[in-house]
Amino acid sequence: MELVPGEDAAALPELDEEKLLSSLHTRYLQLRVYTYIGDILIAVNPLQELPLYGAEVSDVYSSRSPRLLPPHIFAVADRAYNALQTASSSRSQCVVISGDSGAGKTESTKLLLRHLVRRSGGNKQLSQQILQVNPLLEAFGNAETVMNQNSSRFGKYIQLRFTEGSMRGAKINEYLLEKSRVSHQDPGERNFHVFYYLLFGCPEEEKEVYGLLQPSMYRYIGRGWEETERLRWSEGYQTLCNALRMVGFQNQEELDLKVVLSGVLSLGNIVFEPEEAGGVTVDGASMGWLKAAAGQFGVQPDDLLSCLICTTSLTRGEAIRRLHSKQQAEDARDSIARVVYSRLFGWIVKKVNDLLAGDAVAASQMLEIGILDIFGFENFAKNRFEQLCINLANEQLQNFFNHHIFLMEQQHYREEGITEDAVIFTNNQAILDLFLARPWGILSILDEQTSFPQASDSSFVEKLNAGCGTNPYYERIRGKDPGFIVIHYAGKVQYTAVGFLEKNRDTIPVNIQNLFINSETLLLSLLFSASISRTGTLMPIHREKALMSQDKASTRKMSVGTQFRRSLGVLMEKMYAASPHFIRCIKPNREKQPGVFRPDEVLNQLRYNGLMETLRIRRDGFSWRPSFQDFVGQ
Ligand SMILES: Nc1ncnc2c1ncn2[C@@H]1O[C@H](COP(=O)(O)OP(=O)(O)OP(=O)(O)O)[C@@H](O)[C@H]1O
Repeated sequence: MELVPGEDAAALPELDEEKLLSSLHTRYLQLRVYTYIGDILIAVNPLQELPLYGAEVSDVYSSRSPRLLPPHIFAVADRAYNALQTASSSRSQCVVISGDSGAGKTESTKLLLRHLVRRSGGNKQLSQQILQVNPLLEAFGNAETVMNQNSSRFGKYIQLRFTEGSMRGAKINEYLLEKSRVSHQDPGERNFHVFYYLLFGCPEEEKEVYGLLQPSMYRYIGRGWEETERLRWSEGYQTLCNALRMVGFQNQEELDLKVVLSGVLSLGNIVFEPEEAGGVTVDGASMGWLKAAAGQFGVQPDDLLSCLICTTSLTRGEAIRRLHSKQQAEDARDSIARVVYSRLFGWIVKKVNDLLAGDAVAASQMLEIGILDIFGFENFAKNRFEQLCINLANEQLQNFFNHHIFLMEQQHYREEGITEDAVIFTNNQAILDLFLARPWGILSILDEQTSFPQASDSSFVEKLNAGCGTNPYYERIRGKDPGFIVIHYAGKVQYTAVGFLEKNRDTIPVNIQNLFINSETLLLSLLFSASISRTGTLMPIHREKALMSQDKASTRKMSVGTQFRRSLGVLMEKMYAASPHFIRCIKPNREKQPGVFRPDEVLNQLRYNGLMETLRIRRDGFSWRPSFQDFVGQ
C-alpha cells in the first residue's frame, strides 16, 4: 500500500494497525521511503547510509526519476517553506521532530536544515555557517549513551528567519544541557564527545600547550576504547577545529576554550584525604593535578584549594568559613567542573547566535521556520532530576500534538455541526498539571523544599506523597532511596529523588564565582561575569558590574526547575503562534541494527506517540482537506 501526501486519503479508510505496520515494514525494507498518516510524517530510522538518505540534496533534485522523490523529510521542509511563501497563510511555521532517544531526530533535523538552506538561496556565507554549526554543537552537547552513539544531551529549537523566501538569519535556543555527565557517566556511557576529541585528536605539541597528558590518566572520561573509536575521535577533532574557525572563533578564544576544557579534566583527578585537625586536604599524590587545574583555570592553587575544602559565606559583611567533609569536597570539585562546562556551552551557543543573527533589528518582522529537536522520552534503570525535566518536555510536546490533531479536530466538527463523539484520544493534560500545578504540582513542591535549608530529598518525597498521593498519575514507592513514580503518556517511570534538591538549587558558591571572575584566563572571567537569564540563557556582562551585583545575584537566583518551566513556556508560545508540521521518528529495533524491523517495538511507539489514535481520527473524520482554492480549482 502506497501512502503519499495528498494521495493518502484514498488509502486511509482501509488502514488498521496491522496494515499500517505492514506498510511501514515494506516501505522501510524494500522501498526505503517514509510513510505519512494524514500530514504527519512517520520516519522509521534506517540506521545505515541508504543511497537516498545519504544522497546530497542536489542528487535528489537533479534526478528526473519520481522514485527518487518519495515522501521524505524533504517533503516536510518543502511544505513549511512553501507555506511561508503563500501570502494568504503568512504565518511562521514550526517542524516538531519527536521520538525516543536514537529514533533519528537529530539526523532528520540535519536533513531539514540542508534542504531549507538549499531551497532558500540568499546569503551563501550564512548558509554555510548554519550547516557548520552542527558539528560544533554536537561536539559539546552530544555523547554516547546506551541508546545512541551520538545522543543529543540538550534540546534545541532552531529558528530560521526569512524575507521573501531568502534566509536572513538564524537563532538557536538550547535547553537543559545534561551537565551531570561531565563528572559522572552510567555504565556503558561516555562523557561529552569534545573531551575524547581533544585527548585523541590533538597533536602532541598542542597537548603540551594545553597541559594534557595520556587519556587513560583522566578519571572523568572513563576507561577502555577501541581503535575504531580512537580514529573516529581523532577525525572529530579536525572537524571541531574547522567548525570553530568557520564559525568565527578567534585564535585566543580557541586556545582558552581548549585550556579550560583541559582544566576540567585535571580538576576531576583531585583526590581528598581527611586532616587530623578536622576538615580535608588534597591528597599528596594529586597535588600535581591541583596545580595543573589552577594553571589551566588561570588562578592560584591555594585559592582553588580553599574553594574545594571549605565554603565561605558572607553574613552582615563578615566572612564565615565552614570546613568541608571529604564528600563535600568531592561534590565541590564536581560541581565546579559541571558549572565551568555548562557555561562554556552557553557561551558557544551565544557566539553562534551572534554570528547567525543577520539583521537582528528586523528579526521580529520576519517569518520563521522553527525546527524543534528535543531529547526523546527517557526511562532508564535509574531516572534522576534530568530525566524528570526531559520527560516533562515530552509531555508538553505530546500536549501540543494533541492540541493540533485532536482538539482542533473537535473544533472543526463543532463548526460544521457534527457530533464530536468520534474524537476520542488520550489527553495528557492531567499529567502536565501534576508537574506544573501551583501549589501542589511536582515542580512547585520541589521549589518550596529547595528554598528550605533543612529540607532533604526524603522530606521532598514526603511532601510529594502528601500533595500528589491521590493523583491517578502518581504512585508512591517504598525503598532504600526516596523516590516516586509518574505514569507518563509513554509509560511508567520510577524516579530516584536523590540529588533533586541540590540539582534544582544549582547554586555556585560565592567564593568560586569570585575566584573565576578574577581569573587570568579571559574566557573564564567572562563566563563567570555573565548573568543567567530567567530562561537559563548565558548573558555576558562586565566584570566590575558582575562583582558588584554578586551577592544580590546569588540570593535572587531562580531554581533550575523554574528556569526550565519558563523556557518551555516561551518555546510553547512560539510554537502555538506558528503552523506546525510533525515528524514522528520511530526506532525499528533496540539493538541499533539496520534492516531489523521489530513490529512489537514499532507498534508500541506508534501507540504511545498517539499515532494510532491519529490514524483512527483521520480515517473516521475528514481525511481529505483541500484548501478552498484547490477545491474551486478542481
Ligand atoms: N536518516 C538516517 N539515515 C541513516 N542513519 C540514520 C538516519 N537517522 C538516524 N540514523 C542513525 O541513527 C542514529 C541515531 O539517530 P539520531 O542521533 O538522529 O537520534 P535522536 O533521535 O536524535 O536521538 P537522541 O534523542 O538520543 O539525541 C544516528 O547516529 C545514525 O546512526
